[in-house]
Amino acid sequence: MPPQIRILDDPETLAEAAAARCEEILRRAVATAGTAHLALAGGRTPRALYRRLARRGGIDWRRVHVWFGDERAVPFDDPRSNYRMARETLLEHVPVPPAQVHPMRARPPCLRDDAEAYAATLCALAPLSALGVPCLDLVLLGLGADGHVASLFPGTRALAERDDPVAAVDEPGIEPPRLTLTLPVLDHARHLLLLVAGEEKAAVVRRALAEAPRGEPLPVQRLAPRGTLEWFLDAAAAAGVPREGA
Ligand SMILES: O=C(O)[C@H](O)[C@@H](O)[C@H](O)[C@H](O)COP(=O)(O)O
Repeated sequence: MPPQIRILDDPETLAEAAAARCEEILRRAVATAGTAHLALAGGRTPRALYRRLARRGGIDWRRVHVWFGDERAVPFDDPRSNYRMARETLLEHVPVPPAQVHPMRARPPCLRDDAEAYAATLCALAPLSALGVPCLDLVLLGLGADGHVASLFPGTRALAERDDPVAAVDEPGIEPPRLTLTLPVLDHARHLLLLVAGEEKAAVVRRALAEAPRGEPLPVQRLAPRGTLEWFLDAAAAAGVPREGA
């Protein structure tokens, strides 16, 4: 299924449109299966979305399991923690049962043990494909200037991982080390929402959406979703995207 691309005027209207779409997906998942499995992105872009999600009244958060796409190996009260950002902008404001919030504990030098532990929880609680891959209802992703999604950075073992659902990211140059969901889990999500805002992302968006990929595929170009992939871009990030009818 080709990616759907929505271009919104600015980060605030992007956040509002993405929040409406998240609510629609989560409501449908809860109505269908009685529960919904959501993985949050880290970084800056999702903040405005999470604040809006916290204010939307149509999600039965008691039925939602909240996972993380990735996490830095820092304490949960560290300003760099994705869990801290999500807690402050969303989780403190919605009635998700604490047992259904699954922070990623990433504690060097035991990163691989932490990856295995997170994978075990994910596989125990989330629906699985016939081959045992966790199938989340909605995975939110940002996009790095190098084309990374979650913490699947170019040239890393985590990006190449095709079996384990969670991988450690501790290659030289990646500081702090991280844990990340791997491509199989991202590809098995029912819905992937990619949130990209700002002129500093225009170049990577243009390359990522180019008809004829050149050179080594970017991590974001390695996504092969079985479900839907929806890009939510603001006008600045979409500056190089050919407009239909343009
Ligand atoms: O832990 C992280 O940093 C994120 O998971 C990462 O993948 C992020 O989504 C991108 O780097 C974009 O970050 P911004 O939204 O801050 O541009």
